[in-house]
Amino acid sequence: MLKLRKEKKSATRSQPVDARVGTSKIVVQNLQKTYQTKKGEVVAIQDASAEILENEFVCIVGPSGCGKSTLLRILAGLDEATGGETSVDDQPITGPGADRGMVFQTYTLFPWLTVEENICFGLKIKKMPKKQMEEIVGRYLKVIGLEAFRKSFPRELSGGMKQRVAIARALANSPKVLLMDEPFGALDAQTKAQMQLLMREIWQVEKPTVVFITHDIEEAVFLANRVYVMSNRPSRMVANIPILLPYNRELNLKEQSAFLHYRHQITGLLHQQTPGSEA
Ligand SMILES: Nc1ncnc2c1ncn2[C@@H]1O[C@H](COP(=O)(O)OP(=O)(O)OP(=O)(O)O)[C@@H](O)[C@H]1O
Repeated sequence: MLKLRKEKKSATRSQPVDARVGTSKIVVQNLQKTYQTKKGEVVAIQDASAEILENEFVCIVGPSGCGKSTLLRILAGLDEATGGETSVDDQPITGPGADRGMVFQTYTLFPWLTVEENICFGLKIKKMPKKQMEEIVGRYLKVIGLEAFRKSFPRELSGGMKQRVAIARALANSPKVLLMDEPFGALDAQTKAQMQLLMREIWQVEKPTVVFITHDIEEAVFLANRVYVMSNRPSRMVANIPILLPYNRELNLKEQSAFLHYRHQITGLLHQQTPGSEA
């Protein structure tokens, strides 16, 4: 599965981490989102601001219901903010765009298409020449380690395999930004750890700007260059923590003291969030 590791390891082994390199890719300024419901208004996000740099891997954690998915949907252009501003490359977000790929927690593959047809779905829509399309699909099947399953249908795959295909489908379109909403939330612990490793490696090679939502603090610290912590609803960002851990990450990093330090720091920040608090 992890074919990328061997190819890239020597090139990146001694690279240091720099959580703030490059220019702003995504800017969220005083974002506000209020839903109108039968029971009245629900202020999902009160005032959230964030700046995500080009090629950064940013994770967003926060208490359940604090508006993480809402924020991601607004960045994807699937939902509209009720206040504030959001932009990608200085262009206001006004709707979905090919520059942003999405991966959700629930499996969103087309059940009637094979693995390779799912991966090249977006490329077909773009009318990409067949040869180029085959090259891209072949490359991503290799990256996700599912070459032997190219003709399989989603129903024949495990949850982890389906998520690997969903990630490959998103990456095949070469999005500059990858928006991921708890993509490994439904996986068992072992598959989840393998997916984290794969995701980090894919990022090191492809370098998309990633915004990754998760409940799992350990996952956030393992994957990210920076972690944003959101408060309880009505929410805002309460912390923005650069994760200065090695560039190449192995699973045993999770047991090391620097890793545990970040984990405890973020856990502490989340525990400070009492229901209804704006702290
Ligand atoms: N379409 C909607 N209509 C009304 N309220 C909504 C809608 N979508 C979300 N909400 C409310 O907005 C708040 C934030 O929801 P959201 O799903 O963004 O939170 P979350 O942080 O992603 O939660 P979780 O971690 O549990 O997935 C919640 O109170 C939710 O009930």
